[in-house]
Amino acid sequence: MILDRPNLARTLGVEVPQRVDSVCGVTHDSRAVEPGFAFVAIPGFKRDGTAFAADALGRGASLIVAERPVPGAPTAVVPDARGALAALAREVFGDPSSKLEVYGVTGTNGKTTTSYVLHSVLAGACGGGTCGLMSTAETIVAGERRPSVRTTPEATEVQGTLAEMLRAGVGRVVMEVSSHGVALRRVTGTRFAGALFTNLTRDHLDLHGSMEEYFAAKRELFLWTEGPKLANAEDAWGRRLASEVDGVLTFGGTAGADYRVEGVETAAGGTRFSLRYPEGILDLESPLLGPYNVLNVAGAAGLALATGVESGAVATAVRGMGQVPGRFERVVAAGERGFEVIVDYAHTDVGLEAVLRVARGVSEGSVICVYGAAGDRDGAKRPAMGRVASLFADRGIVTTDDAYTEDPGKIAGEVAAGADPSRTEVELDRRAAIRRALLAARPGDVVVVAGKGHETVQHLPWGDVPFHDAKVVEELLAEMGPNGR
Ligand SMILES: CC(=O)N[C@H]1[C@@H](OP(=O)(O)OP(=O)(O)OC[C@H]2O[C@@H](n3ccc(=O)[nH]c3=O)[C@H](O)[C@@H]2O)O[C@H](CO)[C@@H](O)[C@@H]1O[C@H](C)C(=O)N[C@@H](C)C(=O)N[C@H](CCC(=O)O)C(=O)O
Ligand SMILES: Nc1ncnc2c1ncn2[C@@H]1O[C@H](COP(=O)(O)OP(=O)(O)OP(=O)(O)O)[C@@H](O)[C@H]1O
Repeated sequence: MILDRPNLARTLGVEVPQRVDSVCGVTHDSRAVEPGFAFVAIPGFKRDGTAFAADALGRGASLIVAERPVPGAPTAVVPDARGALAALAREVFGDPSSKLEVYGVTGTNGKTTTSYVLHSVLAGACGGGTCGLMSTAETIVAGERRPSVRTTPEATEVQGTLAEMLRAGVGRVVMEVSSHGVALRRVTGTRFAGALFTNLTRDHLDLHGSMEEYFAAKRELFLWTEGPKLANAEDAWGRRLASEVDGVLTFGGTAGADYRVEGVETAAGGTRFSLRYPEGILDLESPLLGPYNVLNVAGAAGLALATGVESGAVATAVRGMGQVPGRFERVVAAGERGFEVIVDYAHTDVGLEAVLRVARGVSEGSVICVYGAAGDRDGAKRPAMGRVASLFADRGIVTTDDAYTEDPGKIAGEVAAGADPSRTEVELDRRAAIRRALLAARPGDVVVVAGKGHETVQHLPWGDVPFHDAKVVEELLAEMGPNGR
C-alpha cells in the first residue's frame, strides 16, 4: 500500500520532510531497499543503521526514518526506530491482523509444540488451509509449508506474511511470539485475538539482562491481547501473569486451574488425560509423549475451547495430529535396530531434562545423549546443560551446536564443566559425536540427539554448513550397515 505524507506523519507521529510525497514500502535493511521505500535506521547491537542511509538513498529510498537527523537526507526523526518500523510495516501491508484472528504463543519452552497442537485444532475446526502458522520450525500459508528463519521475524516479514495469508483466504493464524519478538518490537501493533503462556525459565538473559525483564517482555503480549488469554498454572511465572493481568485463565494439573488436567495415563504410543473446564470435561488422547506435552496439549486445547471451537473437534484434531518436526522425533524406532534414536530441539537445561526423562521412560537399557550449547547466547545455561545430561543420561557426548562466532571448544568445555566427568566425553565434530553414540548403542538403549531438531544448517565461526541431525543419523546407520559396527 502507498502511504502519502499525511499518512506517514500520522503513523510515525512526527513531521515528515516536505520533499517526501509518499513511500511504497519499508525495510530496516539498506540492502533490501527498492525505489520509493522508507529505510528505517535501527541502532543495532553491533552497528548503527544510520551508517547505511547513503546506501539506502543510493538504492532509491524516498525517506530515512532514524532516531537522529541524517545530514543531507530526507529524515523523519522518531524516538524509537524499531517502533516506527513496526508501525510503518503494519500500515504498508494494510494492517492485516485487524482482519485476521491471530493467536500468540509465548514462553521459554514449548512454544513450537503448543503452536502445532493449536494449529492442528484450528485447522481441523475451520478447514485445512484456512489456518496459518508462523513458528520456529515452519511457516504454513494456506496449506503451503515453508522453512522459517526466525521464531518471530522482523516486523516487515510478520506483517507481509500476515497480509499474504489474508489474501490467500486464511482466517486464523497461530504465531509463536519470542521474547526477542516483543522486546525488539517485531510484533508491536499486531492485534492478537488470543494468547498463551507456556512457562518461563532462565534463557536469553544476554538480551533481557534479568528474569524480571524477560518476564516483562512476555507479559506485554498479554496486555495487548483482546480475546482469551491462558497461562500455565504449574509455572510460578504463569501464576504471576494470571494474577497481574486481567482476564488470564489458567491451565494445568494444579487445583483451581480453569482448564484442569486430570487422570493422565501414558503409554508407548501417546498420552490420555481429561481436561475439566468451566463448561464441561473433555477426554483427550494425544500422540505426544511426556508430562510437558500434556501441558502443551492442555494449553492449546484450552485456548481453542475458549475461542469457541466445539469440544469434539478439539479431541479429534488432537488425536489425529502429526509429528512436530524435530521434537521427540523418533528417527529410528526400537523395532528397526533394537535401539531407538530420537532427535529433539532441546537447547535449554529445562528442555533437555524434559526430553531425557521421557527417553528414560521408554528405554529398556541406557540413555546416551549427544548435546551441546549455542554460542553468542546466555552462557550461564552451559554448565546447567551438562548437569542435567549427567543426571538423566547414562552417557553424555558433548558436541558443537550453533557456535556462531564463539570457539566450539570453549563452549564445550563450559558445558562439560557442569557434567559428571565419569560419564561425559567431548567430541567437537557433531557428525563424529553422533557416530560415537550410534556405535555405543545396544539393544534397549535410547540415543537422544539434542539441540538442533528440525534445523538444517549449523552456524559455525568459519561459516554455515548444512547439517540435519535426522539425516545424519540415517546416513551414519546406512554406512554402518545392518549389523551396525
Ligand atoms: C540479537 C538480535 O536479535 N539481533 C537482531 C538485531 O541485529 P543487530 O542489532 O546486531 O544488527 P546490526 O548488525 O547491528 O545492524 C543494525 C542495522 O543495520 C542494518 N544494516 C546492516 C548492514 C547493511 O549493509 N545494511 C543495513 O541496513 C541491519 O539490517 C540492522 O537493522 O537487529 C536485526 C534487525 O532487526 C535482527 O535481524 C537481529 O536478529 C538476529 C538475526 C538474530 O539472530 N536474532 C535472534 C537471537 C532472535 O531474534 N531469536 C529469536 C528466538 C530466540 C529463541 O527463542 O530461541 C527469534 O524470534 O527468532
Ligand atoms: N512445556 C514444556 N516444558 C519444558 N520443556 C519443554 C516443553 N515443551 C517442550 N519442551 C522441550 O523443549 C524442546 C523445544 O520445544 P519447543 O520447540 O516446543 O519449544 P520452543 O519454546 O518453541 O523453543 P524455541 O524457543 O527454541 O523455539 C522440546 O523438544 C522439549 O525437549
